[in-house]
Amino acid sequence: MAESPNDAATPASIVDALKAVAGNPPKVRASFAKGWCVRGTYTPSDRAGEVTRSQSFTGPSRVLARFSVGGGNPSVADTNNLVLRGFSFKLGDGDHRSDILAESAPVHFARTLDQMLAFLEARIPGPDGKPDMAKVKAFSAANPETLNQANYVAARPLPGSFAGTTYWGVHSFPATNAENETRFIKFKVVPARGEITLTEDEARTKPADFLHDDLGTRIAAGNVRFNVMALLDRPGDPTMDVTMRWPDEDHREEVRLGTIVITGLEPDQACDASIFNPANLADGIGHPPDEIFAARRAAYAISLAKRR
Ligand code: HEM
Repeated sequence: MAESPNDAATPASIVDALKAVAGNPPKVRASFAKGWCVRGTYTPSDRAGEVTRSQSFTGPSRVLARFSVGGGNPSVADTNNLVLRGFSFKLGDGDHRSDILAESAPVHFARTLDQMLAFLEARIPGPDGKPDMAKVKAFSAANPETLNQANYVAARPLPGSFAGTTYWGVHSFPATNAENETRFIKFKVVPARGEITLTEDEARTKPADFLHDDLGTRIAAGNVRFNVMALLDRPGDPTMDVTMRWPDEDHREEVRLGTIVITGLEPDQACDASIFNPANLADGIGHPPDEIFAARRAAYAISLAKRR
């Protein structure tokens, strides 16, 4: 962790560290570098307005989205079960557009920006191309909450399809409905046809880029569909700590805001020309109050500038 104010983490130092951990590959995203751009539609449920007055969620719209594999290495194998899957989407129209970025774990790997920088710095490879495992171990021992995300991923089988993976927005988002009532929600994006996973034996037979072909096949068959859920808060939930789930989170009351159907693949350029920016949220969904979220707006813009 930062030892003095002079080495306090900034969005720029985090982006540099994300790149360094991956060996500084040029012209790609600092995180979730490998991915595929798609298009689709969003249809609201008739209950969305109970949770939010955001017209991004209460009205139908087209969707631009990107499925991705975690980390800054654009050549990571889809059979790597230590990295996350990502799903980012833009929905809404006109002045009511929102970007939601979600990943296949319900928690982040750091509670503060300084901790995030230290986590990444401990993993920057040395001259032999490998991180110093003693350093990683020592950091983990002193910061046990930074293992929550990796432990969650390691306890689950390998995702067998982007279309069969559950994704979380991780932060606690303040949602305001038409009655002007505000409460915290968490976004959970659930595949309508259930989870698709692979055993270790099945994974061994798959090529490194199998998720792309799988996605194309499933889109052609018309069954790539997700329910966008809002998990509802209870008094006392830890809304400032992104390394923790809410108590009993898997059994929370939840409201289906709407459904996304992915209808086609798009050229990379349609997603690469700009960013999915977590700060783009139309009135009705506010910015999460934690310090990790606050850093994200700048970090994504810095990453975009670096990959141009
Ligand atoms: C805490 C929950 C987080 C989630 C769910 C999340 C999710 C994602 C996803 C899905 C992408 C891929 C975007 C795309 O497909 O274009 C992404 C990219 C990225 N993330 Fe995050 N992220 C999180 C936290 C952070 C934090 C704290 C930082 C840095 C402070 C960060 C930095 C980045 C950067 C630099 C990119 C590449 C942006 C670009 O070049 O367009 N992320 N993130």
